[in-house]
Amino acid sequence: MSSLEEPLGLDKLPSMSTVTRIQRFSSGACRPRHDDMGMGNCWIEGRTCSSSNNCCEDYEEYSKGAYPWRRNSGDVLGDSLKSSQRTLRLARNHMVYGSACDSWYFAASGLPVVEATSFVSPKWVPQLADAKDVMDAVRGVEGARLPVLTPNLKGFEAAIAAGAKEVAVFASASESFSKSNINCSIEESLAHYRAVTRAAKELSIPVRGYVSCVVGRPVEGPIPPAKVAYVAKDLYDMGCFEISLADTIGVGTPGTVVPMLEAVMDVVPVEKLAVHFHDTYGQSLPNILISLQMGISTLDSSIAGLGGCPYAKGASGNVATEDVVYMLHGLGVRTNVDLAKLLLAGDFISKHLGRPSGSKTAVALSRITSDASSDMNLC
Ligand SMILES: CC(C)(COP(=O)([O-])OP(=O)([O-])OC[C@H]1O[C@@H](n2cnc3c(N)ncnc32)[C@H](O)[C@@H]1OP(=O)([O-])[O-])[C@@H](O)C(=O)NCCC(=O)NCCSC(=O)C[C@@](C)(O)CC(=O)[O-]
Repeated sequence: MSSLEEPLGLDKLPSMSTVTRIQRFSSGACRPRHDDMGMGNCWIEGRTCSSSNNCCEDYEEYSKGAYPWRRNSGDVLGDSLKSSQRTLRLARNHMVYGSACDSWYFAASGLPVVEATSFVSPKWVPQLADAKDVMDAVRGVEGARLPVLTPNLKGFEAAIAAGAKEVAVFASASESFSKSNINCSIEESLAHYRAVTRAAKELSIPVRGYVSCVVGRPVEGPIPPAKVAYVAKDLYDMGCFEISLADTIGVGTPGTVVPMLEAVMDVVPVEKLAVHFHDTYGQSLPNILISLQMGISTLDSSIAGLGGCPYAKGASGNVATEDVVYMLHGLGVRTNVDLAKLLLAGDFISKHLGRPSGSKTAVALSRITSDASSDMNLC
């Protein structure tokens, strides 16, 4: 049924062809200005460089030239995403093994989109055989869209019969992943999805498109950005309203994510793109930050960092929603998400599954809370 995969070894990591450009972000000569470090301010500030080194001028030039989307050099995200000027469309909370209860919690915390379940073959993924029951249970959830994954027309029809109002199809930029995940080639999958988008159009059902393995894959190694762009454009052209670019095994770094995004942005409007990072190598937040800088404003994440994919063995779950929200609020981006409620949701599901939260923010804040309560007990 599937191939068993291991995460990429160091020798197979994608090449860092853009590393020289990215290095400028990390140059120690660009120091944060103290009064620029609070909420809503940014610390990549070329003009306030305290060093005689000219890296900041390079950065300035680089921002305007190689990064035309950075309209304001003094703003880490650019004006378009600055606090209160625009609400970021955070976050599609991707829950591969979600439950009805999770959906209630997430919707209550202000997340605009919660992926509810998947109408896939129960022979392939027995854990998702209860998709219809989940849909019955979330019927009354208000305030969030609840899309479901559909790998083919059969899944689409079952989803609609169960009351789904939005669906998502999932293609891949890797032939081997396409084969192990959905048992067909990339071209065959696109043909299936054309049938799904046609059927969906007749019912006015919005379809989201995923592209998996946008950076690398153990079997093929690095995935060429042009291949990702090809699949993304095809999904967009067939009618997907949004394309989510997924680093399924979590090997991407800003060095490999930037050229991939550049290639896709050449063929799909940036406002139609989302990013979906798995945190296998701890690179999700830098990858999200660079994606925001490039103008992407829809982020996929997963409460408590849960999830993963049965056909990407060894890869960890998505970046934790709590950590993304914490970073965005630190950047001064308004998300409409209530972090406290999100933490409750993460705590609930982690306890329910009997595993520690994969969110660093949740762990840190729970430590502070328990330290504070033991201090009070001592008093
Ligand atoms: C695509 C298939 C169905 C092809 O599976 P197949 O075996 O090639 O399908 P088939 O058309 O030959 O049908 C085989 C049997 O499955 C049934 N069947 C066929 N389709 C369905 C359906 N939709 N729902 C329920 N049943 C279905 C069909 O009726 C038949 O039943 P039988 O006649 O033997 O009793 C299978 O490979 C499959 O279900 N794969 C899904 C695997 C999966 O869920 N993967 C994780 C999804 S998340 C993801 O991919 C990545 C993402 C989105 O998270 C982003 C990232 O990359 O990080």
